Amino acid sequence: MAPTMAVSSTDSFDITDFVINKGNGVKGLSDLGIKSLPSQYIQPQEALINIIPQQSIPVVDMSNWDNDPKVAESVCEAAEKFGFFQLVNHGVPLEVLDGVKDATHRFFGLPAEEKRKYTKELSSTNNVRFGTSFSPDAEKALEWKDYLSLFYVSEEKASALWPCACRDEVLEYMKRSQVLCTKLMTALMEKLNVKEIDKTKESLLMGSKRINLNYYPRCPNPQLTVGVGRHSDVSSLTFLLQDEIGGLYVRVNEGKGEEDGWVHVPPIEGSLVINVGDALQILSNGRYKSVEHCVIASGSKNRISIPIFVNPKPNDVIGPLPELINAGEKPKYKNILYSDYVKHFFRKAHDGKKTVAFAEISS
Ligand SMILES: CC(C)(COP(=O)(O)OP(=O)(O)OC[C@H]1O[C@@H](n2cnc3c(N)ncnc32)[C@H](O)[C@@H]1OP(=O)(O)O)[C@@H](O)C(=O)NCCC(=O)NCCSC(=O)/C=C/c1ccc(O)cc1
Ligand SMILES: O=C(O)CCC(=O)C(=O)O
Ligand SMILES: [Fe+2]
Repeated sequence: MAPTMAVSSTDSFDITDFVINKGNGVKGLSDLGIKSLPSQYIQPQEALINIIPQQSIPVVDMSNWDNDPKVAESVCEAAEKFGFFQLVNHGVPLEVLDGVKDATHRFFGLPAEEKRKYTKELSSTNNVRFGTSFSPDAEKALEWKDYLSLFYVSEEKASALWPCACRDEVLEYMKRSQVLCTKLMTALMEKLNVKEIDKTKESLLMGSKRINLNYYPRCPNPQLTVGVGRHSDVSSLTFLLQDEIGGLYVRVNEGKGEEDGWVHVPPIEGSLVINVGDALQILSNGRYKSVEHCVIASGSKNRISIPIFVNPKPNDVIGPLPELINAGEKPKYKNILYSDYVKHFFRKAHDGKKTVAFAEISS
C-alpha cells in the first residue's frame, strides 16, 4: 500500500540504500510521493531522443497465417526492414496475456522485504533476480525501472524457484507463446534458405528463455530520466507484452539517409511486439538486424511490460549460420560463446547497439 507521507526532498536519505539494498526499488521512491527526481536518475542530454511523429512500425494480422503465404512474407519483410513489428491475432489468448499482466502487478505490489529476497545478494538462485535500473554498478545515471528477471531452465525448477505471486501465470504465458515462436522462427529461417530447424538450430534460435517483468512507476520529472536507455536486446527474438500506457520508442532510418529518429510503439490491446535481437543478427549474418529501442518514463501512470527473450542456450557458440556461409556470404561475425556475449552486455550501461561490436570481424 502507498505510504501517505509526501516527501518533498530525498536529500536527507541514502537513495542507493533505500532503492537497491533495501529492495524498495524506484516503485518505493514513487510511492513515497517524492516531488522531484533524485539527482542519481538525471540522464545526460544525449540520452533523450528526436521523435518522428509521422512514422510507425508495421502491424501484421496473423489470422490467415495458415492459408496465405503473404502473411509470413510480411513478417519476414518487417523483420528485415524494421527489426520491430506488432502482431495481432497471433493465437496467444487474451486471458493468458491479462493473467500475466495481473501477476506482474501482484508481484510488484508485494512488500519490499518480500521482493528483496530475490535480489542478486539474497536470491537462492541465479535464475531469479529482482533488481532496479539495468546495471547500477556500471551506470553514470540510474534508470527509472524495477524488474524481476526469470531464467527458464525447466518447469520443475520454475515451479520450485520462481515467486509464487506470479509463477503460474508467467509459465502459462511462456507455454502458450511457444507455438507462435516456432512459427515465426520457421518463416524467418525459410527466407534465409534454411529449410529445417533441426536440434542444433532449435538450440541456437530458441534454446533458452528469459522472461522479465518490468515495472516503471510514475515519475516526478519524466523528461529528465529514462525508463530504459537505448539498447538492442541480446536475444534472438523478443516477444514483448506491454500495457495500455505507452512509452516504448524504436529507432528508425539509422544510416538510411532519411531523418534518423525514434517512433512510438502505440499499445494495441491483445497485440504482441516482436523484435529482432543481436543473436539473430549474428546468426543471420546481418540479414535481420537488431534495433535500438528505449522507454521514456511516465509522469502520470505506473507502466508494466513483459518481454520474453528467446535466446540461444548459454553454452552455444553463435556465429553466421553455415547455410549462409556455404552459399558464399562473407562472415561478418566471429563465433563466440553466447554466455560471454550476454555477460559483456550486462557488464556495461546501456549504450545503443555497441554490444554487437564484441562479435564483429573487423575489416
Ligand atoms: C550470462 C547469464 C545471463 C548469467 O550467467 P551466470 O553464470 O549466472 O553469471 P553471473 O550471475 O555472474 O552474471 C553475469 C553478469 O550478468 C549480470 N546479470 C545476470 N542476470 C542478469 C539479469 N537478469 N539482469 C541484469 N543483469 C544480470 C550479473 O549481475 C553479472 O554482472 P556482475 O555482477 O556485474 O558481474 C547466463 O544466464 C546466460 O548466458 N543466459 C543466456 C540467456 C540470457 O539470459 N540471455 C539474455 C536475454 S536478455 C535480453 O536480450 C535483454 C535483456 C535486457 C534486460 C534489461 C534491459 O534494460 C534491456 C534488455
Ligand atoms: O518496456 C518496454 O516496452 C521495453 C523493455 C525493453 O526494451 C527490455 O526489457 O528489453
Ligand atoms: Fe529491450
